[in-house]
Amino acid sequence: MTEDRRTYDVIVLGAGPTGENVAERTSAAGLSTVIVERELLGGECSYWACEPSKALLRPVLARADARRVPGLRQAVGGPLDVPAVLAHRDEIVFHWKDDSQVGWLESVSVDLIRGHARLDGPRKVAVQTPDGGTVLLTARHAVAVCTGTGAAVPEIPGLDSVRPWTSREATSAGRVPGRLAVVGGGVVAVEMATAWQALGSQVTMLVRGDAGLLARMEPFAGQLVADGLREAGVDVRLGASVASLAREDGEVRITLADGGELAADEILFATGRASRTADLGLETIGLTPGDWLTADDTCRVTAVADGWLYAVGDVNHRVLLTHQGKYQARIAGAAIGARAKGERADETRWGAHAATADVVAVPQVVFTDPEVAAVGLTTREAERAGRRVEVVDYDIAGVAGAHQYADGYRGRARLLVDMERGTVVGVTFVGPGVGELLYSATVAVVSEVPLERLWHAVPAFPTISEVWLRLLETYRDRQQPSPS
Ligand SMILES: Cc1cc2nc3c(=O)[nH]c(=O)nc-3n(C[C@H](O)[C@H](O)[C@H](O)COP(=O)(O)OP(=O)(O)OC[C@H]3O[C@@H](n4cnc5c(N)ncnc54)[C@H](O)[C@@H]3O)c2cc1C
Ligand SMILES: NC(=O)c1ccc[n+]([C@@H]2O[C@H](COP(=O)([O-])OP(=O)(O)OC[C@H]3O[C@@H](n4cnc5c(N)ncnc54)[C@H](O)[C@@H]3O)[C@@H](O)[C@H]2O)c1
Repeated sequence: MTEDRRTYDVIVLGAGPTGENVAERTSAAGLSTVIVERELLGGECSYWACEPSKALLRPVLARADARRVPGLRQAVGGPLDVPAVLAHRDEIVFHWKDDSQVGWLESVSVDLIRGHARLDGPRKVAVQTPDGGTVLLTARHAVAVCTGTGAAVPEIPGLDSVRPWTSREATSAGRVPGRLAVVGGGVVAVEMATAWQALGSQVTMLVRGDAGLLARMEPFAGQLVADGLREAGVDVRLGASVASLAREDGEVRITLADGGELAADEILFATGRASRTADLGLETIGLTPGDWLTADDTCRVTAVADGWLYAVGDVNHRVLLTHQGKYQARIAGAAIGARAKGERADETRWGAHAATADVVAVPQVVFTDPEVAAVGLTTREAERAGRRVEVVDYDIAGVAGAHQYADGYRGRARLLVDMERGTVVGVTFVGPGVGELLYSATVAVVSEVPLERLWHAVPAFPTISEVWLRLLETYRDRQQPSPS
């Protein structure tokens, strides 16, 4: 078979949400761009992560909300229509086909090569195509690695014999296991426990250590989510570590470190992510296969000379979220475009080519019942960073909009105010329907609006967003105690 050699201005490795956006931006900057993808255009997010997981969760959360509305509760008392939920999930992921993405890529003038890409020395990439051929690519300006992550599963005796679920099976399964054990207490674990319990599994969560659920967020978030999961029937076991596994008589037998035992039909490992760099030819440019690719604020890989290598999205380990990967992609694409023209990139804080929000204002919604929505610093992070902050808490149930939203609404909000600057540096909301409040908090943190000005941002009555007003009042009253 003959070798195919091609030269482009920019080569993008991986067509997940991040790679697609880098390619679209460099193409828009007038640079010839090719993207290499070994599976499906759209990446993990579209087919085995964000999209299918939210398709499974939407009916669960809508039903939970409806059950809290007097007059509607009785109408939604029954079980979910599981075949309809799974069929809708399949539609959302386009039945694991990427035809529509192929058309989009053509419309933004980006070439596509299907196959496994490996770096082959500076600015060079070798693609092994499905027909056994090789395409050798050379980049005039930049190579952007956007290869994302795969599930990280710990080595446990007997693991292979049980054929564990990872996030891929948890989001694509076509039948509901009778009993599902979920290992981990992070975002994937709580979301998938919420979904599968409502779809009919008896879920048991096995969470190691004593940090509880969602350990990177404000502690009350994990506590309220644990309460919600338990009320839904999930057996949440904290301080439970898996010691060994075996599949016997069709079921998974789990032995815990404390000697306890349990059985399940499937076991899901939701124990974090590993970078997809093990088979990427990193050794040909002096880097170590399997490592995360550390990048600066323009997403340029700091360890590589001459500035031709970029790492964008999950693979740089800055923030493992789709919207943040796409944000980085817009910035990296613009930086590549500017540098290709011989211009200096604007790397100043909040500059056009600096992913400043990655370290100041990362928004995240956890789609559980209750939802969690957070941006900026947590109290613990502020303490660790030596920031002087005032912590303002409010019970969302006290807001008129919450009464309208749900009978017996339960939720909590926390505002972190920077005492030196009088600005908001962190917000966490927990409660039904709070996900849609998060953009307001993100704007407040990113724009560094002084609290005095926030008083003029009037929340509409009667919405849950009136919690902003209550938080400001609580803060004000604490600063100006009423005369005794
Ligand atoms: C269950 C689950 C739910 C999630 N839900 C959310 C959510 O609700 N919101 C959110 O913001 N984030 C969510 N995330 C995180 C989100 O999925 C990731 O942050 C996002 O997919 C990262 O995008 P990416 O483009 O960097 O990588 P990926 O989406 O992983 O895409 C990388 C692409 O590169 C390709 N590739 C890899 N190696 C090669 C190679 N050598 N050659 C060619 N191609 C290659 C892969 O096939 C893949 O298509 C979730 C994650 C999981 C696991
Ligand atoms: N709605 C969303 O925004 C959303 C949804 C799902 C995933 N994600 C992203 O995907 C990424 C991956 O999520 P995740 O939940 O897999 O990772 P995570 O890092 O959030 O949580 C991993 C969990 O597994 C536990 N764990 C790790 N190693 C373990 C071991 N050896 N034994 C037992 N427990 C172990 C950790 O203590 C933690 O509880 C996250 O960074 C998250 O931001 C986002």
